[in-house]
This record gives sequence, structure tokens and C-alpha cells, in this order.
Amino acid sequence: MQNQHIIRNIIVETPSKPGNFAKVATAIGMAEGDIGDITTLKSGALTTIRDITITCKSKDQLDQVISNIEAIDNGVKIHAVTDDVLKAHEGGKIAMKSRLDVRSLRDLQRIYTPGVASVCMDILHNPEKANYFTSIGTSVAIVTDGTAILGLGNIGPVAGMPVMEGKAVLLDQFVGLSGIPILLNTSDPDEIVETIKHIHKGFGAILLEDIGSPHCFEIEERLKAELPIPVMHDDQHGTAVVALAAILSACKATNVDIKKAKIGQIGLGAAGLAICRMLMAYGVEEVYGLDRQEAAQERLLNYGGQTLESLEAVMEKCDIIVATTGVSGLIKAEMVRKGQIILALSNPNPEILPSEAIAAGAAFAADGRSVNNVIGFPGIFKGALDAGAKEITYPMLIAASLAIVNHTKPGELIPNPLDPTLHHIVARAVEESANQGIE
Ligand SMILES: NC(=O)C1=CN([C@@H]2O[C@H](COP(=O)(O)OP(=O)(O)OC[C@H]3O[C@@H](n4cnc5c(N)ncnc54)[C@H](O)[C@@H]3O)[C@@H](O)[C@H]2O)C=CC1
Ligand SMILES: CC(=O)C(=O)O
Ligand SMILES: [Mg+2]
Repeated sequence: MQNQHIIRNIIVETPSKPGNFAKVATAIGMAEGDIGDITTLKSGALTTIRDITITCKSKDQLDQVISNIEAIDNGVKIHAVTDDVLKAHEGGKIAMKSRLDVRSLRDLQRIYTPGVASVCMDILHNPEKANYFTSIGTSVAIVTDGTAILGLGNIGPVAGMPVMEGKAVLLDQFVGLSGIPILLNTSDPDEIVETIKHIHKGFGAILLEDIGSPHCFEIEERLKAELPIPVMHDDQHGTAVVALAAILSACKATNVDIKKAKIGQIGLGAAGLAICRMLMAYGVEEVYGLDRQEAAQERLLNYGGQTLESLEAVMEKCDIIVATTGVSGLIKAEMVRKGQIILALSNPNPEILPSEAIAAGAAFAADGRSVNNVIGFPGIFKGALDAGAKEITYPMLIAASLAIVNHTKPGELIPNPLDPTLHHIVARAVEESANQGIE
């Protein structure tokens, strides 16, 4: 795989005199390391210690960064090179915690038996009260079979667990929902559907994650039809919501009518097919798709899209390119047309780096770190649950996209996922749309 990112933290001590940190930054830059956060750990009269996050494309590049810093000498010392990504995952990222303390026997009897029995009986006689007296209505099952973990392929559900835990952290922190990973030891659609049907009663909604295509399509469709709660495959529709928002913002900035634009989608798996469907649902007339699998192209044709015969043909014909192939470096700089809008969304590494696409003449370019379904899925689930919706519909998804666009600063493609108001604005838009659907 090209461009496999390595993130490390370098703890560097420099003499506390102007110009010394600049030498360290230059040393990193000379090896083309990418500097991220910088935290000052100690600012003393004689020396300063900083924790510098850097991203490198390879182990060799990291080694070069380290030896460049070491070569500065002049009192500059590396104290440690740490892997903060691994450290953040030690012990897992989530835990089920109780909201109430048990400090006395009275607490025990209130929270557990005998007190709890009256609540059970109340729910038995008034099932709608389950959402009020339990956590069911705010719990989302994050279900994977591990067959398409990011762009890493079929690495299995256990290796995919860090991603599921990550989604749970985002649901909790952005909209206060509990995400509970469910790892399936099967990728058979019948077994997956049956399993989820048997466990759905403990959840307010089902988020399907990193389930590969084509079986993800059947699984989602069947669950949507058979379950009375919202079910959404995030790689399909969460991604499509955010891609539509980014394209709308890019069109606004370049005065392009999205409905008349030629949009090319490279990779027609879970994410790619859903992006095409969303664009067509929004009214885009010319959506062209490409996949190395004939069956994936057939699916797009069945939905009313068009296909092209090669990557070169898509890059040549289309004004806006979206790529979700999982293949790092697939789009070469020489294929980029001046003024194109390029969203290379594969994680962990894009089909073309945004900096490379811009240098090759693209008007706008982004990768899957910024145009990421994290912008959409927390608010979509929160809005659907707040509305008591039984399903997540296209009008709700388009409402989410438009809310994201309205919240994007002029000249930018997408809002900052850490913006505290973003997810609540998306949730309100989705809830309102769901309520309109009910009226
Ligand atoms: N930025 C974001 O929010 C998201 C990004 N993604 C990324 O998109 C990528 C794909 O994810 P999924 O759609 O879930 O996987 P998938 O496995 O369902 O789809 C990938 C598709 O790309 C096709 N493909 C592979 N190489 C190709 C090539 N050289 N030319 C044309 N088609 C090719 C495959 O045949 C397959 O149909 C992954 O890297 C994933 O991380 C997925 C969801 C969200
Ligand atoms: C972001 C995400 O869901 C993916 O890359 O699969
Ligand atoms: Mg995913």
C-alpha cells in the first residue's frame, strides 16, 4: 500500500533561544515529515521541551526525520519517539458505565431489586415507556462483520473493533448516544439479518459499519424492511450525505450548477453506489460510475446512472470526481484536469493527496479525513431517534446534507467535525424532516 501514514510523537528538547525550534521544524520539513500538533511540555530558562506530532509516509521517512533532528546537535536532543495512536487504544476506548452511584442499601434497592420490579411491570403494561425508563432509546448497535474495514479489506471483526469503538466515542461525545459494538462471526446475509433481528430490542437504532459490498446492500434493505427502528449503513448513506454536502459547497464556490455538472464516481461499492444514488436523488442529471467489477457497474445502471470504460475516461469527462476504491494513489497527477473538484475519500489513504491534486490544477480537493461520514452520522442518528422515526429516508438524508452546507464557512468544503454546534444542527434538520414525513 502506498502512503501508509505513520503518526509519531517526538519529544524534543531545544535551548530556550529564538530560532532553535525553527531548526527542528526545518529538519522535519527537509525529510518531508508533516508537522501536526505541538505541545510545550516544559518552558525553562535554559531549555524547552516540546511534544511534536508528525506524520510520515513510511518508516524510512520517519528514520530520516529523526536523524535530521539529531544532526542539528547544538543542544537539540530527542528524548523519546512515542506512538500516541497505540497508547490511545490501550485498554480499549470505551466502557459501559453506570449513571447512578450505589452508596447505600436504599440505593441498591431502588436501582436493583426489589424496586426495579415495579419499573419492569410498568414497561410490560406500557411498552412505550421503555424509551423513558431505560437506555434503549439512546443506544445504537454498531454492527460489523469485518469484511470492509476502512480500505483495509476483509480483516475480520476483531481487527475492526478499534474502528467500531471509535464510532462509539464519536456518538457519545458529539450527540450523547451510546454506541455498542456488535462483532459478527459471520458474513452470511441470512445469518446477519437473523442475528440483528434477534438482538434489536436492546437498541434504538442499528448502525451497520464496514460491511463489504455487495452483501451490505441486501442486509441493509432487509433490515430496513423488517425492523421497526432506524437502520443505516454508514459507509453508504453517512458518506453520501457528506459527499453531497462537500460537492454542493464546492459548486457554490465555483458557481457551478450541481444538477448540470458531470460527476464521476470511481469505485461503486458501499460508499460509491450510495453517493451516486444520493446525487441522482438530489437531481444531478449526469452521474458516471466506474468499478473494476462488472456487477457493481450493473447495479449503477439499474439505478439510472451511466458508466464509463476507464479511469482515464472518467477523469477526462467529469467536472467533479469522487473516489472510494480503497486504492491509495490510484489517481495520478497527470490525470487531473484544471478546475476539477476532486474528493478522494478512501481511508486511511486517499486515491490522490489533496495537495497533489491542487498542484495539478484542481480547483478544490479533499480526502477522507475531512470529507468523512463523521460529519453526518452522529446527527443523523440523534435526529432520527429524537423524532421517534422508524426509518431514515432520503428526505432526512438530504436535510442533513443541506444543514452541513449551511454550516460550512465560505470557501471551505466541509465544517470542522469538532464544531460543537454542527452535530446538533444536523440532528435538528433530520428530526424536522422526519416529523414532516409523519404529518
Ligand atoms: N471518507 C469517508 O467517510 C468514507 C470513506 N470510505 C472509504 O472508501 C473506500 C471503499 O469503502 P467501501 O465502499 O465500504 O468498500 P467496498 O469494498 O464496498 O467498495 C470498494 C469498491 O471499489 C472497487 N474498486 C477497487 N479498486 C478499483 C479500481 N482500481 N478501479 C475501480 N474500482 C475499484 C471495488 O470493486 C469495490 O466495488 C475505503 O477506503 C473506505 O475507507 C468508506 C466510507 C466512508
Ligand atoms: C470513515 C469510514 O467509515 C470508512 O472509511 O470506512
Ligand atoms: Mg466505514
